[in-house]
Amino acid sequence: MSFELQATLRARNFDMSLSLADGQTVAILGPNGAGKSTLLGVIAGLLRPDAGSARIGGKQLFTLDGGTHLWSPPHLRGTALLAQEALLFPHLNALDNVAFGPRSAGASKAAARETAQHWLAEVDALPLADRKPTQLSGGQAQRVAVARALAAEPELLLLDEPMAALDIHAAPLLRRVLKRVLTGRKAIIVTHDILDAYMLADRVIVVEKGRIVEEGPTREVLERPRSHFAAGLSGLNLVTGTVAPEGITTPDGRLFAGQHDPEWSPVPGQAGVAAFPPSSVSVFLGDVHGSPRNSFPVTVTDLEPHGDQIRVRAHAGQSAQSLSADITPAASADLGLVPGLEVRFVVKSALVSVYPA
Ligand SMILES: Nc1ncnc2c1ncn2[C@@H]1O[C@H](COP(=O)(O)OP(=O)(O)OP(=O)(O)O)[C@@H](O)[C@H]1O
Repeated sequence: MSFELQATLRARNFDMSLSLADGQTVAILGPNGAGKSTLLGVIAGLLRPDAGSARIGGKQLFTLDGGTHLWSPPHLRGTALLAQEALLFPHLNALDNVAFGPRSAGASKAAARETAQHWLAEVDALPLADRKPTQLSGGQAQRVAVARALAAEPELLLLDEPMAALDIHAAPLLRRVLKRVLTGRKAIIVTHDILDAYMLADRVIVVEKGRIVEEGPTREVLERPRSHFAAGLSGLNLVTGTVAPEGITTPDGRLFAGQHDPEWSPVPGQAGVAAFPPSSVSVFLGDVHGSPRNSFPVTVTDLEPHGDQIRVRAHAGQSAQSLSADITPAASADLGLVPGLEVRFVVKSALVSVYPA
């Protein structure tokens, strides 16, 4: 049973359409305020859009178009929402927290407890069954919350940054648990972490300003990003423009040379992007003679350690596009780099991938 949604919520400048095939997990990525939580709220029935409709298979979650208005309440939608905080019932132990859903759905006390034990085992939390929420660490509580969500047998699981409130030791364990339980399950996970997208999602949707700006299979979106946001997550520089025979032409008329995808027959004038890693960029103080073509002036905005390198962030041209170069600390010191300094970035065209926007 696939999931389909179209919804508009004017007060939040939100307008999205998306669908999800059976067994598919999709990661929603986007900057703060892009509408990720709004999307989950609309699906879960916590926020009412102005117009639109959503259904899971034959079951209508809401229809707000035309004359027939249907609005199914949250507990009848077949969705379960897992938030950043576990939000367990404080007076119940872990087992009874998980048994609550099946019990409310009419299961006998014994059957509900059996279901709860099954799901606690699935999230590696069976030994925690007797503990009250105050006796659980953040990571343990979140695993119990996952079990509680799954015990309600949702047709669509909604996860709003489930790892965000956990420390770096607890997050990997929860991520492994989620990988196991999300396999073959319809789920939408909001995350800021590219690792979640790679590990958990078949598809990625990038949202900005209440709209979907990019979507596709996880690797395709993250390795060949078309939006600046996805490129930033993947640590790639992105230059946008129109396709030219040897690369792309930027809006200020410069040719940016790169390698076209061999399977792609570009049409000159078509919108295209050039992506390249910061490691392919060299930094020079003055003009570079006999250089490759991808040499342009930039203004350094920021310097920060990046592994054993220095990441030099800079603005290019009037478009104020942000680009990065990774160079050694010694090179950075020799060049005397400081924010505000004008330098040249030189990019090896052999390391620039050009593909359609
Ligand atoms: N309770 C609210 N009332 C009114 N507007 C809101 C409310 N919550 C969010 N918004 C607005 O709706 C838009 C989308 O916000 P939303 O919280 O969905 O973004 P997000 O992508 O989840 O952001 P973040 O990554 O910061 O959680 C933003 O413009 C935000 O200011």
